[in-house]
Amino acid sequence: MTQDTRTHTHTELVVDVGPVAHGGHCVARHEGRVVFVRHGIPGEKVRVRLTDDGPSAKFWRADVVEVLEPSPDRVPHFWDLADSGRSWSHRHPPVGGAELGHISLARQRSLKAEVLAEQLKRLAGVDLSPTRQITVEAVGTAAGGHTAESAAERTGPDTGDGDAAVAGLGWRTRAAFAVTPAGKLGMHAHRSDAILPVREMPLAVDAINALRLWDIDLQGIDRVEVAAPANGSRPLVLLVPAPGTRSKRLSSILAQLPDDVSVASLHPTTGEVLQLRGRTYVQESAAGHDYRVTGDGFWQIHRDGPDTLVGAVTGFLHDGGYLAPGSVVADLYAGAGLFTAPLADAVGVTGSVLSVEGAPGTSRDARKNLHDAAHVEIVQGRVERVLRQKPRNFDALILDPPRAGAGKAVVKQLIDAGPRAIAYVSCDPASFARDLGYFRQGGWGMAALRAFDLYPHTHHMETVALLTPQP
Ligand SMILES: C[S@@+](CC[C@H](N)C(=O)[O-])C[C@H]1O[C@@H](n2cnc3c(N)ncnc32)[C@H](O)[C@@H]1O
Repeated sequence: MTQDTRTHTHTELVVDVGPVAHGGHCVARHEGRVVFVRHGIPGEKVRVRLTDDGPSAKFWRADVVEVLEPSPDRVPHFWDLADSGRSWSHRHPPVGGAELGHISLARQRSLKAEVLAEQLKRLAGVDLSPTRQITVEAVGTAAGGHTAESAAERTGPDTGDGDAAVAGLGWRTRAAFAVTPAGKLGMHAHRSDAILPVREMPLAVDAINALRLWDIDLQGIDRVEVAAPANGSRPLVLLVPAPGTRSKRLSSILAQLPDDVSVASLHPTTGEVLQLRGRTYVQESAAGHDYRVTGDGFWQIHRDGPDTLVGAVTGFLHDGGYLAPGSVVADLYAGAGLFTAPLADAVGVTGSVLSVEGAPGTSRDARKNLHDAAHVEIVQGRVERVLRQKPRNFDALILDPPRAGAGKAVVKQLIDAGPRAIAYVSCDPASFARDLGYFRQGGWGMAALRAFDLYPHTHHMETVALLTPQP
């Protein structure tokens, strides 16, 4: 019999907030036990509410409900629903997705840099501190969909960056919502089944907020996903109906949505994207290329993410002499082909690009997006299988796995494939550091690293590393 150690006594304690840890919380201690505290800043004294405090649990979790000694980097949270103090005063946890909104953007980035450095040291045995400091670079010069004025109002005058244009709002071109039992647009409270009604998504581009999905009766729908391309092209609303929802209900929702928006439904079990109105895909652009991305297919969320990452990856490979006309390269975990298209340009018709994507719908998109490039081979399948079937003498590989990383077996396969260099794109510093450790065991090392704040106000970040065999 297993013992459920997760209980919520909601006891309150006063703690000193210690160092930041991976996952969006800081470490505090109470009577020798570790407490992972969300919504604090290292150095603060805070009152917390225990949210996960089983008596035999190795550690507890807690949310800040009152700040007794604030950090100079604390700012008013821009979003009531995600603000821990205000949420708990209404007796519920905050929604996830803006868990660092109480910290100046500059300090958010320095905390992310600390997390990255710590993960590299602990999991990969790489200590960069003696030679250089890791910086997490700010991305984008505009506040995204929000006007500078509205961004300034939301964050107050001092964001730590001194400029409303980098207030870190309005960058999400993708947003996913739950639906409340009353049929209203909602979001899950953090680590809770409770769904709270939402009337704005400040991190999303204006095109998403302009849909005013909160005014719509969404009864019969389990989830709503919205994609609004940064290039201003037609957004797509993807409805995920609850089992048994009738088509009449979907028609009624369709009638409430603006005419110039595509609407589709996602079959909850088959994952099939069914057209309700307009297209079943959105038209994205990056680095001088256009891409179609179907339904819930993967695309970098930050409006400036695609260009930023293409620039970093091709910059590393080009500057190192691994990417030139005639090069043989592969784009692994390729999605709709974000990196495949610029790689195809760089290697030219005398070179070749192998592009591997696992999800069938997204791979079909990649095939359409690259249909006129004869030197590109699009393969749908798992990276581990395709690498076995298509051995080549690669000059370079791009690796952009999902959050879980590539893993030991794939890293071994990549090393065995014998490329001269690998550009590793990662959205998780822990799985990246773990994989880097495997590369180091195989005689490889990290030649260069950049980190980007592609998820402002959340604890997430994106890294791009250049890996090469060590002499
Ligand atoms: C982080 S996304 C990157 C996509 C693309 N590089 C981009 O930036 O738009 C990871 C992609 O890997 C795909 N994927 C996940 N596991 C895979 C596997 N074992 N083999 C191939 N593709 C996989 C996912 O479907 C997803 O499209």
